[in-house]
Amino acid sequence: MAGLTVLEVLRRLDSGPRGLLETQADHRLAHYGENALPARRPVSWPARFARGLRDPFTGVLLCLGLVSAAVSSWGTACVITVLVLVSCALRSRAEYRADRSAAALRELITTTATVQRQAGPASAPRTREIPVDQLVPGDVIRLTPGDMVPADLRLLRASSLTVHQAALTGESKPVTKFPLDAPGRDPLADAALFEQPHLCFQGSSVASGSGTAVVIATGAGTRFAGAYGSTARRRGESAFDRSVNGISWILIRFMLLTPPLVLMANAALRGRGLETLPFAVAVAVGLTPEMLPVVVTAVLARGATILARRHEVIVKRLPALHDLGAIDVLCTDKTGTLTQDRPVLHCSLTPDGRPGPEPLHWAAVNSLWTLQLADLPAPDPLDEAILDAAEPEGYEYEGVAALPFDPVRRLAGALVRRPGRTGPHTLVVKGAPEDVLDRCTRVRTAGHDAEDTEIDSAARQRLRELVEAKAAQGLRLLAVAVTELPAGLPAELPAELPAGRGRLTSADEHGLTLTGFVALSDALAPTAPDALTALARSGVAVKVLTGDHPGTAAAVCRDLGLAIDPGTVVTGDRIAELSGPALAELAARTTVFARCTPEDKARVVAALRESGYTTGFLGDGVNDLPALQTADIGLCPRDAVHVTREAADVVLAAKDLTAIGHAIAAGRHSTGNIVTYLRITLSSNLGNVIAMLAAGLLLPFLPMLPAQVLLQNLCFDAAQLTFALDRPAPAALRGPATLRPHAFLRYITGFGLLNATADLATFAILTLTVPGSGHPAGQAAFHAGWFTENLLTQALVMLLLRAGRPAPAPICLAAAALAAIGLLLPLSPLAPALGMITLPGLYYLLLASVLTLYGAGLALANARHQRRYGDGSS
Ligand SMILES: Nc1ncnc2c1ncn2[C@@H]1O[C@H](COP(=O)(O)OP(=O)(O)OP(=O)(O)O)[C@@H](O)[C@H]1O
Repeated sequence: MAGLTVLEVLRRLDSGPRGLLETQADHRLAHYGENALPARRPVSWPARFARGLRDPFTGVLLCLGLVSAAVSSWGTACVITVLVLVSCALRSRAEYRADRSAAALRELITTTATVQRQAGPASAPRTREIPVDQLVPGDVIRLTPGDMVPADLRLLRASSLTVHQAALTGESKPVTKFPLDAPGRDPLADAALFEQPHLCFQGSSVASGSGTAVVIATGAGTRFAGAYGSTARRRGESAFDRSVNGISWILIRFMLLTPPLVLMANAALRGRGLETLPFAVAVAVGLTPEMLPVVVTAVLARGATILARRHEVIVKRLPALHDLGAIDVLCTDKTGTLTQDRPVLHCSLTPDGRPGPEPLHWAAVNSLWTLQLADLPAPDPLDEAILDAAEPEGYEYEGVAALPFDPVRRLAGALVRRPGRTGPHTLVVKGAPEDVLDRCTRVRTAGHDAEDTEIDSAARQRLRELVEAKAAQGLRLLAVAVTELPAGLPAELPAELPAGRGRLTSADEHGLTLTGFVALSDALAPTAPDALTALARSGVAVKVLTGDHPGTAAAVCRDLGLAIDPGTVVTGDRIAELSGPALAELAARTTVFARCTPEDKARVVAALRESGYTTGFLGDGVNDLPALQTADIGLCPRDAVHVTREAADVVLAAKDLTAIGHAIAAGRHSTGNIVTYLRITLSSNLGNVIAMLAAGLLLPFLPMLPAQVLLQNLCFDAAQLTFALDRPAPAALRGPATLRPHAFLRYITGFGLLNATADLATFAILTLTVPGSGHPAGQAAFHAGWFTENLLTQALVMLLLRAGRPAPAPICLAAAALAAIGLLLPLSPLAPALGMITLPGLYYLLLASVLTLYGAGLALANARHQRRYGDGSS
């Protein structure tokens, strides 16, 4: 449809400029389905199950199963298959529940689109907000800054519309879009599809300006869905992915190395051949933390649900909860997060710093007409404050064209004329004082004998000093300037023509006359000072990245209690000059960045990430989008603009900064639980593997039958599911929590060796108490003895290898169940089938002493580790 005229497009879509009838829209929704990306559609159970099979641990288990089947070790192969099926089923269930609760949370923050529809053929079109998934082809929608482009669109009207298409083209700068009636005859029609000026695509978002468009494709029919299929957009590896993948790959290497090592050692020292293979495979399986994905999903889903219920914080992507716990730098914008973004007019000042009405008068004319001329007026709090304070000034003028505010230019322009009068039009520009002053050549003196004079360098310096002085009081200052433009130049030309074709453009904003300033004050967010103090106490450095004046930013930060020296505020110009390590170094040592463009904010965040910080970004405006997407974790308040809410990983339901502290604590809590689970599982598994290897070499028979190894593994796996309900040590909540693969390795090796020592001591007492290991009965008793000891040591590890707090009831119960199985199974009627027999009483007596010593050793070593490293993570 790219080459058709607007009329042809509307006709093909059986729509019109007034929009669809409600009944038409209902039929289309039934026909085309919801406007949702394939990735957002519910996943079927078979697909979910198959996804579980793609996990690397499952892959390794399946390989080991195949090896067992190849050497006809059917028992081992069957147990491995059961293990894989159980872990996939549990994982599918955990993911299903997690997805369901994440979807329920997302429901709370549905993105909407402004659609124009008619109740009946004779009724007037009505504009209303509907969830984006209800849009259908043919719908006429309105676009405003901060909106997601909700489907593929053909523009009908536009006013200075620019869109971010980074997700589609990788281009970070916004591109201009405008309607073309007959694109086939326009030279711009040769541009690549995404560059076509008259088309907007799902996956992009409105940076500035406004527009009206007709939906040409929805859901799976959009270009975005076509290009990205069922995979969601990713911002690269998150802190969570990095740590879990790091640990997984270390383990996988171990697992792959184990069977050949066992085979070689047995062949070299015991002269055994391939008959050891099932045992070697079982040892490798024993090392696998099959339940890792299940426990991780369950822990994160539980954390996210509790966070939403207690603190109204919505985590849209589960791994984001871990990343929240790992945040060590939180960057935030100022307006709307640290301040309330409900500015009120403080004063209207003439260029000589005295109160005077003229600047407010022109500011109000500008605000009114930039809003009125937008396709969908999106009131900006600054404009609202100006209009609230002024008389209805703008109505004595008629708006001709507007250049809406955009955060890169930091200016807004409105071209107005007096109705019924001929003569030149007036261009009224308001914006950041530095940017307006750069475009001013004259200044208007106040009073009855007001006249315009050239600005010389001394006057320019005085104006700058005035701005600095007001900013230092924490006021937000806008400069207001005017100029006359000949009528007929841009006025009668359609505003949607691209730059350079005669419409009002930013190039017209020059040679201005400064009329003065309006100063606005914005109160601090009430919870911000306490929230910032709490964040600092919990080891999170806060950095402020704002588009506002350095003086205003510094004053606000001081009022909030952030320790900064006014000279250390870095501005966007400085950021733009630097790159690589120099920028990283500046970003690390600076607390406040002012006059930042959206791109500057993103570059600071990227530099911090490159220096190894786990960086969160909290923002609410369209100017925060690039930074939000660059950060490890994007946060926004619930009333942020659509696109920001859509891009954020975490949405704070209430505009209360203390919620961030709770969210970070919940992230640390979840990570703490995952860390405890991994420590206990891996050190215990490693201990068993070392002991099995040593015993395999020392004994003339296999220390445990493959089926026994796997059964013990299954019991331990089931018990570990209770770690989702754990409570980490308070120390784990005091600082950023991360999973550090190498620190882990050290930890599990130490405790694994301790575990192996207990196992080897058990071998010694078994050799003493169970004679006749040369015949099957002796071997069965040996196997039973070790099985019992293994489950008892695992129960002990679950209770003792913890950081500080006593284990909660479910973990205690699971440990008790493990101990009961370990003690009772060899005595039960099932024992012979599993190759075990009853043990002599003396063994239990000696085992009790080994376990007491092991428990004491474990508690001592754990306490020493706590003293040394303090935290509950690794
Ligand atoms: N509606 C507007 N009209 C004219 N100028 C504006 C308008 N809104 C903001 N400005 C000017 O542009 C500057 C940058 O605005 P921007 O929205 O990027 O950041 P901010 O709202 O000041 O701060 P933050 O980045 O903390 O949200 C403002 O400091 C102000 O001087």
